[in-house]
Amino acid sequence: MSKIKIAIQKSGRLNEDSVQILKDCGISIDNGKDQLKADTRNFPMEVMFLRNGDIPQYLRDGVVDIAIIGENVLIEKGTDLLIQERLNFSKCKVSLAVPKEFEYNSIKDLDGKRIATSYPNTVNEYLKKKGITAELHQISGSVEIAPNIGLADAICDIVSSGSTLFKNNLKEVEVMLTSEAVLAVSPKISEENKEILEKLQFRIKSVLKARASKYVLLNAPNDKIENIVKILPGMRSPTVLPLAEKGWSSIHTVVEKNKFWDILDELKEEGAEGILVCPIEKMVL
Ligand SMILES: Nc1ncnc2c1ncn2[C@@H]1O[C@H](COP(=O)(O)OP(=O)(O)OP(=O)(O)O)[C@@H](O)[C@H]1O
Ligand SMILES: O=P(O)(O)OC[C@H]1O[C@H](OP(=O)(O)OP(=O)(O)O)[C@H](O)[C@@H]1O
Ligand SMILES: [Mg+2]
Repeated sequence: MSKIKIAIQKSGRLNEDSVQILKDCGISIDNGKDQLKADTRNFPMEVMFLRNGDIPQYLRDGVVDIAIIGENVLIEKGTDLLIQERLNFSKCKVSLAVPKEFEYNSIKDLDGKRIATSYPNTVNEYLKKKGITAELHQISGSVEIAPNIGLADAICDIVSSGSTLFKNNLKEVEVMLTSEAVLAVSPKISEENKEILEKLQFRIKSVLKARASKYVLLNAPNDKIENIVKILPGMRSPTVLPLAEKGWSSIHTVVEKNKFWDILDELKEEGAEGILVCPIEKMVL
């Protein structure tokens, strides 16, 4: 039977969450320490542990069928590759930054300047659109140090919390793109492996939906049920079950995780009591 080959990052920012999402899909990886290729249990899949930056070429060549990769890397060197699913982790920006004392008004202030980056194609594309030319210095890491050692006037790198910029006396001046981990696909994937991909994608969607939702249970007096149901944005309509105590019911529903705190006060005002919020493991709609 055919196996789908997936590439995930060997070590770094994406590794742990990539292994976790596969695990949440019921796929556990049989690997020993430092093993670069591993089989999986319960799913026809082989896992390759690779450098994130090398993955676009492996996808293009069909060495792997699919990969979990930072969208920013695809934008830099894999615009020809297809994104199958956005995975909602490793969210970051790719931004231009300059020293704090640089009087920055617009992108024109970077005309003719030196920019250090690990993302030359992304920067060139952006500058071209803005009609600016700059001298690029390509370095593969610790980019934020470049202005402090006289290597560049500005940098382009990944920004998440902004703390690396802050610690290196830099300020973000342009957000060129936003990124998250994505599932990308090789143009050379076989029909057989496409079917396996469909099964995997179905599982991933259920995991992502569950991660974004909470199961809410609460008790309410029967005369308040109608008002409370109006507040709850459930999957279809909430489940209402009678409690042993006369005149009271238990209401169960699924709520989007980031909406729960907004409706909590309204629920309490309507007389909801004993509110429980539980995680959901999988959600199949
Ligand atoms: N601070 C951050 N916050 C959130 N996501 C990040 C952050 N830094 C990097 N990422 C995301 O994780 C990806 C991998 O980053 P990481 O620094 O681990 O590896 P890398 O050095 O870019 O790649 P390689 O695996 O080729 O060594 C990046 O391409 C980006 O999508
Ligand atoms: O805005 P922040 O939250 O500070 O995150 C941004 C930093 O994180 C990444 O570096 P990483 O720690 O992955 O080190 P690296 O340069 O070795 O890749 C990125 O290259 C930035 O330097
Ligand atoms: Mg990094």
